[in-house]
Amino acid sequence: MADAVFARVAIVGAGLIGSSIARAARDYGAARQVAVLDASPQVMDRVRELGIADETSGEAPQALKGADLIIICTPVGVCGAVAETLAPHLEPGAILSDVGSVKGAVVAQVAPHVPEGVHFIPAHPLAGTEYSGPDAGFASLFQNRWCILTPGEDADPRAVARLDDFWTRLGAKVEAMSADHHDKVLALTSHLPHLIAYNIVGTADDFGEQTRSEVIKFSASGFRDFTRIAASDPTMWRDIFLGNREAVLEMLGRFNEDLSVLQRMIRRGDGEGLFAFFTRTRAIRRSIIAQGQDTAAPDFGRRKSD
Ligand SMILES: NC(=O)C1=CN([C@@H]2O[C@H](COP(=O)(O)OP(=O)(O)OC[C@H]3O[C@@H](n4cnc5c(N)ncnc54)[C@H](O)[C@@H]3O)[C@@H](O)[C@H]2O)C=CC1
Ligand SMILES: O=C(O)C(=O)Cc1ccc(O)cc1
Repeated sequence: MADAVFARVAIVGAGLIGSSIARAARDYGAARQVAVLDASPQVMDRVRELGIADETSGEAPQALKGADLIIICTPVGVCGAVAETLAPHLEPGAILSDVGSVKGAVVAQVAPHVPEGVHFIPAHPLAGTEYSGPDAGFASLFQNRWCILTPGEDADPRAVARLDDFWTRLGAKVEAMSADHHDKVLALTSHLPHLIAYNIVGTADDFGEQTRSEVIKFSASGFRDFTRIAASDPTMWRDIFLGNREAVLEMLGRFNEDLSVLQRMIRRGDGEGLFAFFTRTRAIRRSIIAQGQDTAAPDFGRRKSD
């Protein structure tokens, strides 16, 4: 196997994403050592039982000693506080990164705490499931998935290239863009779909007992897919919507306008308009498949038990 990209990676927050990185870094030889730090003693116990890390003292000074890559894998709302706690233990030349689903808010929170000589390079792997915690993680999570890096304009290109190598070793396809652009794109492609799923499942839940049980009983694949997304972690998604408020509200405004157009077509019996609209959206799906970007979509994140 090729040389490891990093000597020691320290993962802070060992849930779905952190524990997947820990497993993958070892399985694919991306780091010689893996240290894990989590605020929850239960999570630390579970990490020890699972045997997915070399350093599990649960203390920052030990975990960060000799770490040349530190990745914050907590909900985005606490990234700033976490960075502040880690700061005194970060070694010069180390790369500090994260995996938050929102980038602008993370940069604003974390950047003020990054010591001189430490490279801060935010990242976001576009891979996950509706499950949380260290038991939900798996090494192949990032295979053939995008990982977006959002380095600042003055970031050291060598540090960016090393982080790119790390994610590539984990199986990801890496692309860089500005944090602002990331947040706009993800507001539409990830955050808005989650909001729609939370909303439609909430609407079904507001029906009376009889209708609600029939919704569950007869739930066809469309609604069932929404319930999977709406089962995603409440803390994580609260933080995402509050962290990407502006872009999400902008996309929601556009969405509502387009929905009103569809509503009017239905009210007016405009079959031609509906047909033209659905033909346009079908073409988008087909072009995604033609580009080979639908690698695992049919059962994205599902377990056999689902
Ligand atoms: N779940 C998903 O599908 C994806 C999540 N992300 C991002 O990854 C991050 C983590 O998400 P998950 O792994 O799904 O969450 P998770 O809930 O599975 O894990 C988060 C972990 O952080 C720990 N934690 C919380 N506060 C902490 C603190 N102050 N110090 C140390 N540890 C702390 C928790 O104990 C927990 O073990 C989030 O920022 C999320 O936006 C990114 C891509 C996909
Ligand atoms: O489970 C799903 O369908 C997801 O969309 C997972 C996911 C959640 C959050 C992210 O920032 C990236 C991926």
